[in-house]
Amino acid sequence: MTLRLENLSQHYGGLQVIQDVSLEIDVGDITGMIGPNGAGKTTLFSLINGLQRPAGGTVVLNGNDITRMKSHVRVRQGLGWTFQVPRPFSHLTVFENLLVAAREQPGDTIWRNFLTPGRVAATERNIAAKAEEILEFLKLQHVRESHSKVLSGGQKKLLELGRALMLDPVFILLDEPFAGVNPVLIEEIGARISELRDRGIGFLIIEHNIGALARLCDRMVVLDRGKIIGDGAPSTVLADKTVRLAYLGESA
Ligand SMILES: Nc1ncnc2c1ncn2[C@@H]1O[C@H](COP(=O)(O)OP(=O)(O)OP(=O)(O)O)[C@@H](O)[C@H]1O
Repeated sequence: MTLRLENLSQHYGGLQVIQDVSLEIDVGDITGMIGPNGAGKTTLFSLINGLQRPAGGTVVLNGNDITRMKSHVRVRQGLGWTFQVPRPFSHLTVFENLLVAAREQPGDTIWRNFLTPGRVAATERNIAAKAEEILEFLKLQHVRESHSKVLSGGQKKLLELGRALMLDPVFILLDEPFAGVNPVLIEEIGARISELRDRGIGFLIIEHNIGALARLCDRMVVLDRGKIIGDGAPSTVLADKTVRLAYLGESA
């Protein structure tokens, strides 16, 4: 199963932020994406999850051209994502945030709810059971009834991952899962991501914490000024002169 980006481009007014990017990734892997601030990483994510339409090029997931699909339709194709700045509902508890994640999908018809209340009750029970499972998997049971606004940075990132998992994704885009997270929780989040990969869920991860990302990912891609300038095993990519020059600011 693959995600294929073909000649993608995007601009904001006159600013060309993604320039003819072509990339094929195995959606069963953990692929890391690094690049200097403003390189276009978040923009590339928005083109994959449908929050933006590209100026040119196509996005193909498992053979389906999803370039023009709305975001919620992409969710049904197995795509999940989290944001750089976590967006939980701060007035809801951790558990409620998980429940809501399963229900906030636009495009679901409400008519069926009126017609088959028994089925709705069963669905609600399934959602609650899934939320309990995810709480346990992410080791968040002890904050189950806490409002999400009191969580630490790392716990918020875990909750965001949990909210994505509620929608049964096969491939998840993570935007800076380690930003503002203490080192102990970074290891914990990394361990959860690895375990999910072993269960068959792949990831594309943007991250500035290169050390933590390199330990986690199978492959690393480097974006610089809207172009891919490095791609391969993390150790090879990080030793590459062009990458070191562009990203790490080293002289050649
Ligand atoms: N909505 C927007 N309108 C105009 N310019 C934008 C918009 N979003 C991003 N940009 C600009 O596009 C460029 C790429 O931004 P993007 O957020 O994709 O980079 P990034 O690699 O994710 O950066 P960072 O690592 O800092 O998050 C930057 O120069 C940014 O200022």
